[in-house]
Amino acid sequence: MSDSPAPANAGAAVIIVAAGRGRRAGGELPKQWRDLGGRKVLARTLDAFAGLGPICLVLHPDEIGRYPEIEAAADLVVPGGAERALSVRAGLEALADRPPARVLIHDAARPLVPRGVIEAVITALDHNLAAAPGLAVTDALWRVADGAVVDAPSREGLARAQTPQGFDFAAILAAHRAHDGPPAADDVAVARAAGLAVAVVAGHENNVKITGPEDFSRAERILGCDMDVRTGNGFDVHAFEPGESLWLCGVEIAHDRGLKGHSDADVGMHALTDAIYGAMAHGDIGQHFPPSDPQWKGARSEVFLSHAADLARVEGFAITHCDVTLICERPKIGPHAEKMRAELARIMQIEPGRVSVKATTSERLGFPGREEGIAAIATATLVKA
Ligand SMILES: Nc1ccn([C@@H]2O[C@H](COP(=O)(O)OP(=O)(O)OP(=O)(O)O)[C@@H](O)[C@H]2O)c(=O)n1
Ligand SMILES: C[C@](O)(CO)[C@H](O)COP(=O)(O)O
Repeated sequence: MSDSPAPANAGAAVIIVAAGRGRRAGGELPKQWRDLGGRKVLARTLDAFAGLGPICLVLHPDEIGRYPEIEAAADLVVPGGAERALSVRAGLEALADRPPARVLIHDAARPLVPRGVIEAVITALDHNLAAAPGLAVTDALWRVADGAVVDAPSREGLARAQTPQGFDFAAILAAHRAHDGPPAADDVAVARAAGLAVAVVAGHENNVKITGPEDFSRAERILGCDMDVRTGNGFDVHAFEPGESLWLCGVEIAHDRGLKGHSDADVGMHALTDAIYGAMAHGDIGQHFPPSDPQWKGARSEVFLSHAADLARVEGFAITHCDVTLICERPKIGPHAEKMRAELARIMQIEPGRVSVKATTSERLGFPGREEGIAAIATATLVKA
């Protein structure tokens, strides 16, 4: 075991434990896989540690490989154990071959940990072998039995424990290997059992641990404080021309006419693409793919929509909902709507449940009513949290 702290600025690996079953939170999926403000809890937790050092993600053995897009944010994925402490141990052992100087151990269930808390723990490790965030207890404490208060213990000197808990790697690995008592609630308990002093840094009220069902709405409220919600709209029209089929929302439909356009003239996908650009205030489709440029002649509109969706991701936005309305007398859209939703969702890499496609006629009025062309309007909601 080291007897002095790792040198200042030495690298810190991160272990994120996500192998629990989340029984108290309930729900169809363990809490780390559930949606929180449009992104999975675990994706948010991994984001909070991005760029700090190699990330070792500890998952339930049955869940490894189930969400590759989330695992991609980790450098190492290892199977966890039946208790939190065993999952932490699995992560530590996986790092032991090429040991980092320091390690931060964090609950996947604390997705909103502020960067300042993580940095305070790292800084404290410059002068300590172990450091962890804590919060003062501000309410009075009671001991309760049979529904009645039987004692009022002092809250003097008490703190509420949070993660990430940071350690000299060799010290916490040795402490976990030596621990043989009942499973410890956290790594501070393991460290203390091995005689390590643990410095306390300021935790944060936003660093909630999602534990019960009500914690999801609590976390959503916190997210709402600094959530950037954008709505964009798009409108497009394409005229009919002679043909045997047309493209609408990524689906080719046999029809007695086609749609005229520089690209494949997918009017629904164009309106949606413009709605996404609009939400980001990034101009419109013509600005990104000028019709004067011959390379886009006959292009599949999928290229435009995936460009807009990629741009949203790069800027940190999740596309949380979009709604496309096609305005035409014919063809009938209803029989194709489900396939259109699935296709748009695939291209934008979001869940089909977040995509709506519907249609209306214009009561035989105006150019859609005279069957001179098809119009489409779309709305997209983007959220950055
Ligand atoms: N065998 C376990 C148990 C817990 N954890 C992780 O430890 C963190 C804190 O644990 P807790 O909030 O108690 O999560 P669960 O064990 O999933 O919840 P519950 O006790 O309600 O089932 C969570 O990120 C959880 O995924 C783990 O990796 N392996
Ligand atoms: C590690 C921990 O998050 C510190 O607050 C907590 O002890 C783990 O969760 P549990 O609810 O005690 O299992």
